[in-house]
Amino acid sequence: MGILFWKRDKSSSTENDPLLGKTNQSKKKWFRLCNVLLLLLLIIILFFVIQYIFGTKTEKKQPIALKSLATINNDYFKKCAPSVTCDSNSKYRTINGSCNNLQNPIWGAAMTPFYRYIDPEFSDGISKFRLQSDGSNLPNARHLTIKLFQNNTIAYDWKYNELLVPWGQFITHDMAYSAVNSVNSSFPDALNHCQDKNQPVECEAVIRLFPDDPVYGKYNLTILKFMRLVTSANYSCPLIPSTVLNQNTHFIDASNVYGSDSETATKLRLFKGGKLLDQRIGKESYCPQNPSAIIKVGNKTEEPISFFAGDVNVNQNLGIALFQNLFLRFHNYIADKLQKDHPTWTDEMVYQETRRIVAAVVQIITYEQYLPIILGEQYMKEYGLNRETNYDPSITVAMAQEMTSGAFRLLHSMIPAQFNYMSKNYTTYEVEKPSESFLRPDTLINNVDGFVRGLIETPGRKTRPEYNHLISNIVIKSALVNTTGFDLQSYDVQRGRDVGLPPYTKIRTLCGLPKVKSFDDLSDYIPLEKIEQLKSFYKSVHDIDTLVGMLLENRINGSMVGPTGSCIIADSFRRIRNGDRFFYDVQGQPGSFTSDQLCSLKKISLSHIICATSNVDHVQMDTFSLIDHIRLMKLKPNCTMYKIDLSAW
Ligand code: HEM
Ligand SMILES: [Ca+2]
Repeated sequence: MGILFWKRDKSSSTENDPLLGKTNQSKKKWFRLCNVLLLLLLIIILFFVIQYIFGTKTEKKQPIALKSLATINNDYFKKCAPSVTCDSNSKYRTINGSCNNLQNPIWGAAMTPFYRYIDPEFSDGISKFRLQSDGSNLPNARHLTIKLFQNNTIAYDWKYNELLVPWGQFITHDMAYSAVNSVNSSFPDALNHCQDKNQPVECEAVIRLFPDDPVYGKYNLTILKFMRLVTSANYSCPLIPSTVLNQNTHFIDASNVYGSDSETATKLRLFKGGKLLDQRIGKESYCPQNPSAIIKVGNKTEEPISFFAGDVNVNQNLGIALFQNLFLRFHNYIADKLQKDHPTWTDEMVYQETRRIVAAVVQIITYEQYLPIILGEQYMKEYGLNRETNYDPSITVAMAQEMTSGAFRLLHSMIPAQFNYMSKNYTTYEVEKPSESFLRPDTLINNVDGFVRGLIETPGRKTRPEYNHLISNIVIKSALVNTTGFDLQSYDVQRGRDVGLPPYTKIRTLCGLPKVKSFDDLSDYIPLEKIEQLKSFYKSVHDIDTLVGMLLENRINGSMVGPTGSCIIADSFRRIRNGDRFFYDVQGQPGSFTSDQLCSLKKISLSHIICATSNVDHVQMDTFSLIDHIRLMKLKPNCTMYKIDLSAW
């Protein structure tokens, strides 16, 4: 339209015609001004169109994507935080994560509180479970599993393999560990008295079972022995509201391999050649045996396979046990290489340099290979996760409570009902159910290669509201505990209440989704039939548990979880990256890698790790992709192709 103003008919030009007088002259000026303004407008529009097309518009959204209303319980820092002195020139991270942020040296360290996007909600303001808006109890968590999350069909994700599960759990155990007062295998005796008239206080949080429970009813079980988390009060630091401490370092620093405290780190080292301690079984190397795992059953002593590693949950299931073992082997592989290339380096130098490389590799795999699959391209872009690290010491760096007790658990729905062990010719020779190998990783011995092949070759489970029915209906029968039950989905809902997660509607608004006033307003992201069911469980839309709401959200923008879950996960990964002074690509720090070293590191993928630590001979380049080994063998290069080049060291 503006162009029209520029078109001037020369024959009717009025420029030098005195007869037309002043009015026409000023009209002409006005026209010119209009033209300039329109051109400016055009340029502005064009600028925004280009920004939109090339994605800078989404980056702009980043700071407003998530507004946090609260941070860490500051009383912790005022009353209980230890004072630390730092060596600002150190090239290496401390074991417990302190001294990363030099102004706030305990940010991100082990044994510090989780971050809070929103203040916790407890009915007494201190620690009691949140209540519904009419003062009644929240719906029974097991009841929600049975009624709201019942779907026994299996849906595979034919694009990705099962490796996504152990990797997700591996980095979880790097970033967080919230301890309960006792491990699952040895519940306190008090919990056997939850049916008594005068119940012990521990019974407050247990999940009551209905007599007609489809699984536990058959075993006459009356409760699931849920226990509350250890809080700062257990460490002589009583705080209001009650505050959970992360027992691992919050950073992705491979603390699950090395430990989050000096005592554990020392116990894990060989103190020779920079290596970690291992145990040899046959010709293979495994994590050392945990000496405290020896158990007495009657007069007999049993020594089940129970590994010792940097994270205490190493034995929880076969997948995590596998990755802990692969990374022990990877550390020793790199240490061997470095020591060979640098015979004069001391044990300490080799250990620290290897640790630095291993942490960088875990970060690279997480941000380059894993997160783009989980979150999809758009969230990666919006939260700046697809670019180089933008180190900012003002970021409070910590895992969020809403992440560890909420959003990241959405991926529990990917846990498969079975793990397959596969031979070299890709036939399954054994099947293990994660629900039956809980805390018993025995079958991993002499089966590492078979298990890796099985994980690479089996399609992953699609994320969805329901966890697989086996992991939601575990029956544990062991010599140590009377028969007892464990339902991961109910536990996750109950855990949200234990740590006082605010209700779903608050978290959703924080993530920029429209405010809701009634159940029906949820229909933008939650299917109608689920909304109807929610109405029967919750008194008000503002009572819905965060995890429940997030599980029911439709997946959008190529993410594997709904918009609220994606926002919490993406912001958490942004925070622990941009707030980490030692993140692998941060420059200008004493611990920064040289550009040649960075170049070598960036070439390392999970396939390199698998090839360096197992006898598997072919692995696809996109390690998490499901590749048909018969039709697409071309896409599975031989392991000799996956070289790790440390010549820059
Ligand atoms: C076979 C696979 C897995 C099993 C059997 C498993 C089981 C468990 C169990 C029993 C808990 C403690 C529940 C509680 O008492 O609160 C837990 C916590 C958790 N899980 Fe998983 N999980 C698996 C995989 C994953 C994956 C793939 C992810 C994420 C990608 C994940 C994320 C988490 C998180 C964030 C926590 C809380 C961590 C903490 O604060 O200590 N898990 N899981
Ligand atoms: Ca860590």
